[in-house]
Amino acid sequence: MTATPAPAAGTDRPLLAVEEVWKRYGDHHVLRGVSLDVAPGEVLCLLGPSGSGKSTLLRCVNRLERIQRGSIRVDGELVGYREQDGRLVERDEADIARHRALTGMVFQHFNLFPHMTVLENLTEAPRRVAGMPAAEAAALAGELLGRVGLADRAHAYPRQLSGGQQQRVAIARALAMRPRLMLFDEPTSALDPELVGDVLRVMRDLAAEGMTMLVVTHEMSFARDVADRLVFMDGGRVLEAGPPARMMADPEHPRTREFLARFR
Ligand SMILES: Nc1ncnc2c1ncn2[C@@H]1O[C@H](COP(=O)(O)OP(=O)(O)OP(=O)(O)O)[C@@H](O)[C@H]1O
Repeated sequence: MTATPAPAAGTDRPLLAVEEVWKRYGDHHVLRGVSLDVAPGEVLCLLGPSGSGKSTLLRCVNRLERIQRGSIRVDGELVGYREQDGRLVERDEADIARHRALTGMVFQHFNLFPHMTVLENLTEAPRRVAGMPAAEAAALAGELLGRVGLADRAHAYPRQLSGGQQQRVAIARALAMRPRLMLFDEPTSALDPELVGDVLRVMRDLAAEGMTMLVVTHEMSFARDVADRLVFMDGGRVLEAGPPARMMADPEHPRTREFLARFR
């Protein structure tokens, strides 16, 4: 890890700043010097072939994985580390849990707690991690379930819901921690086609409300219509980034062109 100075508060700094991040599993280098910024309110879609490192990057931003080199900052603050006397010191678990909540993550397979009701899934982290009083957490959960169209399913268990409903609960659960940044890892790829639209609608609403989002998706309609910028990754590197219209019509890198041709 190398320390890079945080920009002064009050400047127009990115909400997410990923700088020269390297990550390997054993001898396999999965991220090879990835840098990208996401501005406040920006929606950025990460595209790339299977195995290019997209999920790993999201997992590093959410601190589910450690990085070997580089830095990741959310709102200027180092993810997983803090600076002390000019050195980087690893955060403790409680600190990491609080930090993780700043970057709400939505997984491909929902990852709800199966033994908890929808309401309990939503109130668990606000109560346990943020120390929110039970009544306040329940009121917040009710409001969020209304936003994702599931106000009447608060007492259901995940297994009683469709995949699309479970994914909307997962989004509401991430929002319950009032994240600064939402990370979506192929949120619709495990869903039956008829359920995809409801989840994308919730994501479109979030984008329209100004939520900053980093989205791994193969939903090209979302990438084209909602994203402010596309980033193409291959072999653990960012090969190209730009506005969706330009990237889709006229990709600069041959690998981007080859990848996007599949969706024509
Ligand atoms: N925990 C792990 N241990 C070892 N290797 C891993 C681990 N997680 C991911 N990898 C490897 O890292 C590489 C990148 O995986 P990653 O899931 O980040 O790619 P991806 O671009 O998200 O692909 P996909 O679209 O298939 O999800 C792959 O070769 C994968 O096998």
